Amino acid sequence: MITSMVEMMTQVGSAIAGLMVAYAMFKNYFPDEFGGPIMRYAQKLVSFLYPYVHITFPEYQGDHGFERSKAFDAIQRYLNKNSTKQAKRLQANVVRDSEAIVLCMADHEEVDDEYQGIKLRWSANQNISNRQSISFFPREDEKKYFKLTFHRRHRDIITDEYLKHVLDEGKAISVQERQRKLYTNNKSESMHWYRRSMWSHVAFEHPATFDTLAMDPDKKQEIVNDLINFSKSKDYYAKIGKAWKRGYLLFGPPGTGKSTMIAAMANLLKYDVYDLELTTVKDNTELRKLLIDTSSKSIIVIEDIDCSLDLTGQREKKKDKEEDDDKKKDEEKDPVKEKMKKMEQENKNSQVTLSGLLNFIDGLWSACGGERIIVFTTNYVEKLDPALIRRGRMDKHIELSYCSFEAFKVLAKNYLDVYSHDLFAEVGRLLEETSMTPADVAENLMPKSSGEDAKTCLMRLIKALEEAKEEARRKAEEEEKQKAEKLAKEEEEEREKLEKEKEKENGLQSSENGNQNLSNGVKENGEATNVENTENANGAKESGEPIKVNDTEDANGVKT
Ligand SMILES: Nc1ncnc2c1ncn2[C@@H]1O[C@H](COP(=O)(O)OP(=O)(O)OP(=O)(O)O)[C@@H](O)[C@H]1O
Ligand SMILES: [Mg+2]
Repeated sequence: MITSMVEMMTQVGSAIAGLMVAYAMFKNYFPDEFGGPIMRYAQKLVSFLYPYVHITFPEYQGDHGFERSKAFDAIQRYLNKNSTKQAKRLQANVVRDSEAIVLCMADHEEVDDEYQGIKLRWSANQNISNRQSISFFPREDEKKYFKLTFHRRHRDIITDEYLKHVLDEGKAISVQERQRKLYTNNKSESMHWYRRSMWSHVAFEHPATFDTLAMDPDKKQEIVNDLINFSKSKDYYAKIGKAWKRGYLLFGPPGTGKSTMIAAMANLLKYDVYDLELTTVKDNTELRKLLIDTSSKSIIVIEDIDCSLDLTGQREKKKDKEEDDDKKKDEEKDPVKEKMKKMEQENKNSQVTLSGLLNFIDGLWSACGGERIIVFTTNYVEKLDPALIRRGRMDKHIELSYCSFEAFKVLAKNYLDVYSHDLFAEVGRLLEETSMTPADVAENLMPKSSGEDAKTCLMRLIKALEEAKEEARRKAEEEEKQKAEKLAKEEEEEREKLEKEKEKENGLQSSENGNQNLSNGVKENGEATNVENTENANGAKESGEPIKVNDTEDANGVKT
C-alpha cells in the first residue's frame, strides 16, 4: 500500500514538475495581471492532486547555518530506535556525547512510522550544492535533512502531537545513551577568564550498580524504588509546587559503600555526577555560581560533609593559644575535630558557611529547573547540624553499616560466583558476632591468584573474621581493664582527697584549739597571764588551774 502510494507520489511529482515548467513559460508570455489568479488556481489544482504535506528538518540551522539542530539529533535517535530495522542501507555514526555507535539510515533511504493508526514516512536526504567552492565547514555544501511526509488531513495531530512525541522520545534516548560525566569543581585560583565552566569533567565510567551493592535486599529495593519514583515524578513535583529535587544523606563507618552507592545511583538513573569539594570553594557566592553551572539530570555530591565545613557556621580561627591548647586534648580524642582541623589548615581561605550551604540546598537550588539529586556523606551523622539534615533538605537518610549475612551473600556472588556453600553458615555466625565492613569482607573474598578457589577465599574470610573477633574481644578487655583502672584511680583519688580534707579539718581543729588555748591565755608554767598580750600565744597551762580572762570570749576556756 505504501509502495503504491510512493509510486503515485512520484508520478504526481513529475506531473507537478511539468506544470511548473509550463507555468514558467506562461509567465514569460503573459502579463502579470493574469499571473495572480492563474497561480492561485494552479496551487488549488496541485493540492487537489497531491494531498501530502512535507516537513523538513535540516541538520544545521540559525542565521548562518552553523548551529546544529537539536531536533535533527532527536529525530535521528528516534528513527534509529524505531525505524532503522526497516532500512536496508545504514550509516554508522559516532554521535557526540554518546557511549555507543549510532546507526542511522543512509541518505535517500526511507522508513515508515505509524502514530495512532496514521501512516507517515521519513526520508533522509542531502542537498549537494553544485557550487565550486572550498569551504571550511563541510556542511555548507552538504546539507542533510530529514523529511517527513503525511496526508494533509492529519496535519493537526502530526504537528501538535506526533512531532512532540518524536522529539521527547529522541531526547530521552540520547540521555540514555549519552556518555555520562564526572565533574569536579575547579579551584577558584586556577579559574581563568577564558575557561568559562567552573567544573572540569572526565567520562564517568564507574561500574557499580545496585546489583553489585552489598546490603540488605529490602532496604536496597526501597532505595531503588525511591530513586525511580523520583525520576518519573516531574508532573507530581510540579503539582505539589516543589522543586524537582531530592536530598539523600548517606552515613556509616568508612568502607561501608557510601561512595559506591552514589555511583550505583548515577548508573541507575543515568545521571551525571558533580563531586563538589567544598573546601576549595572560596565563598558562598562561588558556591551559588557552581550550582547554577550544573546541568539537569545530575547528582551533586558533597562527601564527608562533617569535615568540609565548620558546622557551627563560625569559621573564626583566631582563637587564643591557651584555649587551643586546652582543646587540643579533646580534639585528639575526637576524630571529626581532628580531621576538620587538618582540613581547615589546608584551606584557610574557604569562607563557605553553614547558612551558605543551606541556601545552596534550598534557596537558589529550587529555582533551577530539571531533576537534581543532592547527596551528602558522612561518617559521623550525630555531629551534623540538625538544620542541615532535616527532611526537605535531606529527604532520605540511609545508613550503611557493617556487613550483614545478606550483604555477604551479594559479595560472594560478585567476587566468587558462589550462591551457597557449606562455609556460609560459619561466616553468617561470625558476622553476627563481629563487625566487619563490606570493604574488608570484599578484600578477603577476592581471589589473590588465579588458582584460588571459593573455599580458599571463604576460609580466608573466616580466619579474618575470627581474628577480628579476637581483636575485638581483646580490645573490649583492654577497655574494660582501662575502665577499671580509671575507676580505681578515681576512687583512690577520691579517698586521698577525703583523707586530706579530714586531715585539714583535724589540723584546723587542733589549730583552733591552739588558738582557743591561746586566747584563754594558758601559760606552761601554770601562771595566769593577761590575754591582752597576744604575743604569748603559745602559753598554755598544764597545771589545771583556772585562768583569769579579761576577754568576754572566756566561755570556751579549755584546760589541757
Ligand atoms: N556495600 C558494599 N557493596 C559492595 N562493595 C562495597 C560495599 N562497601 C564497600 N565496598 C567495597 O569497598 C570499597 C570502599 O567502599 P566505599 O568507597 O564505597 O566506602 P565509603 O563508605 O565511601 O567509605 P568512606 O567513608 O571512607 O568514604 C569499594 O571499592 C567497594 O569495592
Ligand atoms: Mg567514600
